[in-house]
Order: sequence, then structure tokens, then C-alpha cells
Amino acid sequence: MKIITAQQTKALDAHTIAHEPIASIDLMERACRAFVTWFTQRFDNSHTVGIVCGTGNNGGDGLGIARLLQGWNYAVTVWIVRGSVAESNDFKTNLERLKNTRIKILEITEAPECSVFAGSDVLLDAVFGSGLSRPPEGVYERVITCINATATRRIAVDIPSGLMADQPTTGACVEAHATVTFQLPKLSFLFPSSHRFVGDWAVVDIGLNKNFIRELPGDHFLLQQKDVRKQVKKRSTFDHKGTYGHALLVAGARGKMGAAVLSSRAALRSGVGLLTVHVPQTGVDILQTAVPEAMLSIDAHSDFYTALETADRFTAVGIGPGLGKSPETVKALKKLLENFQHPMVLDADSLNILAENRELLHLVPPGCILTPHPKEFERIVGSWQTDFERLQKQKQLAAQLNGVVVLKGAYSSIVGPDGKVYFNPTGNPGMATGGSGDVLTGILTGLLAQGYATLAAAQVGVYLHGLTGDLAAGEKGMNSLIASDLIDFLPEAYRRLG
Ligand SMILES: NC(=O)C1=CN([C@@H]2O[C@H](COP(=O)(O)OP(=O)(O)OC[C@H]3O[C@@H](n4cnc5c(N)ncnc54)[C@H](O)[C@@H]3O)[C@@H](O)[C@H]2O)[C@@H](O)CC1
Ligand SMILES: Nc1ncnc2c1ncn2[C@@H]1O[C@H](COP(=O)(O)OP(=O)(O)O)[C@@H](O)[C@H]1O
Ligand SMILES: [K+]
Repeated sequence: MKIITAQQTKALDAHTIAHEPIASIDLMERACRAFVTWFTQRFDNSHTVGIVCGTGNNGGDGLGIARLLQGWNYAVTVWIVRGSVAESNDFKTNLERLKNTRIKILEITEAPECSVFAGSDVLLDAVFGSGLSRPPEGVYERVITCINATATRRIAVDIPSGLMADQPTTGACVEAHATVTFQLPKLSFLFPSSHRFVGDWAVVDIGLNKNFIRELPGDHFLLQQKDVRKQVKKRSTFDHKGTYGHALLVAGARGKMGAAVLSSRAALRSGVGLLTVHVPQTGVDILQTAVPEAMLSIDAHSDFYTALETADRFTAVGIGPGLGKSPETVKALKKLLENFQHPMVLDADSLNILAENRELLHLVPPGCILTPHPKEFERIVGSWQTDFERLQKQKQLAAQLNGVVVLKGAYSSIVGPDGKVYFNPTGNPGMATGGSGDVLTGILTGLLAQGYATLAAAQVGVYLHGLTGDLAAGEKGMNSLIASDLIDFLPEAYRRLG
């Protein structure tokens, strides 16, 4: 699913109007209907509804929604905020269509008292949509403050008023509990800083031209199950374990062998043919007992990673979970980076080592996957002011390393060297538990070893990993979810993609 800019949305609306063809007001009616369908499935008509409308097309949507809801016997009150915005044609038409209805329409022309919106069970925000071009001021700013001061449920039409779709937001903004957006999500919905404005968001289809969307230029995408499914490799009758590669995981130190166990199990469940785990001596019995399917490569040191004979025979290497950062480990990582020519997954302490020994960044072979969480990412690239800047830094790092950078969190972003960004929709806060990332490292290493191209491995792996989290949360609940559960649900997650 492509994520397009506000400017492109305008062009898309215009194209649909011209080529479907459909009158602009009828397209607005379709948007209103789609919103109302969403709304009526969640709030029955015992709820009183307040709708705060601007005078542009977002306000026009608000008026159309008012009429349709009234048709379903909701008690509706409309406020029209009149500031500097000229009435759009479709706003005018929808205002005309409210004549002879029972809907109460109140006008706001100057800064109101904040009690103005009290009394509705649900308040819809239709002041500004994707046409917002600068921070709201004057009466608009005050109205937004008042909307936020209501104790009711706040639902934004298309986008919370004040939120910029594809630039940092600096001014007042509606803090919606939910946002119902038209056709495609906006880029800013996928950033952590927008969550307090957007709330839970849903996309409703309003039939904008799909061919035109496909042809629009764009670097931002939301992964969808059907796209990921296409990339999953199918097994064939005469395949053998050699077909599925030999992965090496370098993970675990004294007191952190669990990280090695989790990533090993995940690599095996991801379908790798053979798995070798390089562990310090302290980890031998733990690994052999916990993961009998894995072979071991045993370090000369009792407690942490100091050297690896050769990695030549492996088709992919994953390194980092529970590794520690001792000087000998730093040297060993350097040697591995210098000598290993196949794709690698770099996670956790191997990323921290790269951050502290920046000269090693130049040794990272092309086609690697780095999987930092935001703190690890900051250690490598420095801090950022806005999530847009953070994304820019992610693109720069992926280009610099000629690899893929996965920035983990809600809507993990996967960025390749060409700067294209794929946001992952699966996963949930239940996965915010120690070891979840180690499982991802195992999955990604297993996929790379099986011959998945770097970007495909990242997309399939991150999507699958989030899906295991969603399946696990469905059964165990988010509070009790632990990283081992993710591995237990990997078979079912795979089946869903089969
Ligand atoms: N045919 C269409 O174009 C459709 C449009 N739709 C709705 O139309 C919305 C976009 O409508 P508009 O482009 O009219 O824009 P808005 O309704 O978002 O804003 C109205 C106008 O306010 C002005 N403005 C921007 N920032 C301002 C500020 N800070 N202070 C004062 N004025 C400011 C701009 O000139 C803008 O055009 C979408 O979000 C969606 O809700 C939907 O009805 C679907 C169909
Ligand atoms: N709120 C959330 N929504 C979706 N996914 C999440 C959320 N919190 C964490 N995750 C996922 O869980 C994993 C956590 O990884 P990480 O922070 O490295 O954990 P650890 O170091 O404990 O293994 C990441 O893949 C991340 O995307
Ligand atoms: K809005």
C-alpha cells in the first residue's frame, strides 16, 4: 500500500473526479458514507454527536456526515468555525442540503469558551483535513484547544485538525481517540510522535483511482499480507537440508545465554536447513540442552565471544544478541566483518559496538540487515528533532551501508539502500518484552541463510515476527506475552502466509 503526500492526494482526487468520472460533491458523499458506515458500526444512535466543521472540504465532509447521521436518527449538533478559510463549493452544497433538517447549526466566529462543545457523547473533528498548510491560529487554534478539553470521545475525519500529513507538526492539533482516514493512511500516522493526535486509525475505501495511485511516484509503503505472502519461498519435493542454507548465530555471553537460545530457536522455526551457534564455553550445556537441533562452534573463552575460526561455510550470519562488548569481542567482530562475504544480520551489542567503534561501520559488507531499536539507532546516528528527521537518518544509513536498516517499534520501518521505506503493520505492545528482538534476529538470519534477498528477508521476517506477536497476544493477552511465545506461534504465522 503506497503512502502518498497531501499534494498527491489532491491530484488523486482530481484525477478520480475527471476520469471515473464523478462529480466532486458525489465523491465527498462517498467519503461521508464510508465514514458513517464505520461510525454506525461502533456507536449506535443512542449517542449524541457533535460535529465541529471548518469551511473547506473537510468541513464539507463534516456537514455531509451530519446529514447522513441524522438520517439514521442520531441527535446531531454542528458547529461551523468561521475564520479566514473561504467556503469551498462542496461545503456550500452540503450546507444547503442541511436546510430543512432538524440539525442544530451553531456558528463560531471568535474564540469560544471551552465549554462550548460539552454535552455530546461523541465529538467529530472536521475543521481541517489534508489541506492544512500552516499551524492553525486565532479562532482555529482556540477551537482545537476546546475540542481537546472535552471529556467526550473525539474522532477525527480524515486527519486530526492541525496534524501535517507529511511534515513535522508544530502547532495546535486535535488529540483524537480515533481517526477515520480516506483511502490511504498519511505518513505521519506511522510515527510515534503522532500517536497522541491520531489515536487508533482506520482506513476507509472511497474508491479513488487505484491505477493512478500505482503510478504515482513514492518511496513510502505500508506492507500488506498479500505482498509479503508472494515473497515466501515454497518447498519442493526433492529439497534437502542443503537447499535451505546453513546459518551461523554468534550470540550469548555468561548470564545472557537466553538471547542465544531464543534467536537459535527462532532461526530453526524460520526454516533454515542447518544451524550452528557460536557460544562461549559457559553456553555449551545450555545450548545443547535447550536447542538440540543446533550444532555448536565453541569459543576459546569461557564467558564471551573472542574468535571464530572461519565463517566461510555459512550462508548467512546473525550476530549480536546477548554478545557483550568486551575488547576481545570488538576485535572478533572486526575480523568477522573483514572476512565474511555473505549477508549478515547485525543486532543488539554488535550495533552498540559499531556505534562505539565507528571505523567498523565501513567494514559492514553490502546486503546486511541492521535491526536497531530507537536507542541503538541513536547511538549510531545521533539524536533527531522530529520523526521525519529520524527517517531521513535511517535512509542515509541504509544508503551508506548499502544494506537494509530495520528500525524497530510500532510500525517498524524497513529501509533499503534505494531509500524506499516499508512500514510494518503487524505487532503490538505485548512484544515490548525482553527477548522479542532476539527472536527477530533469529528469523532474519534463518531467512537470509535460505537465500532470501536482503530486502525480501527483512520484509518477510519483520512481518512474520509481528504476526507471531499478534497471534500470541490473541491467545495469551499482551500483558503476559513473553518472547518464547513468539517462537511458538511462528508455525501458525507461516501458515497464514502459506
Ligand atoms: N474531492 C475531494 O477533494 C475530496 C476531499 N475530501 C476532504 O477534503 C479535505 C481537504 O479539503 P481542503 O483541501 O478543502 O482543505 P481543508 O478542509 O483541510 O482546509 C481548508 C483550507 O484551509 C486553508 N488553510 C490551511 N491551513 C490553514 C491554517 N493554518 N489556517 C487557516 N487556513 C488554513 C487552506 O487554504 C485549505 O484549503 C480532505 O482532508 C477530506 O476531508 C473528501 O471529501 C474526499 C473527496
Ligand atoms: N508497541 C509495539 N508495537 C509493535 N511491535 C513492538 C512494540 N514494542 C516492541 N515491538 C517489537 O518487539 C521487538 C523488540 O525488540 P528489542 O527492543 O530489540 O527487544 P529485546 O532487545 O528485548 O529483544 C521489535 O521487533 C519491535 O518491533
Ligand atoms: K479533521
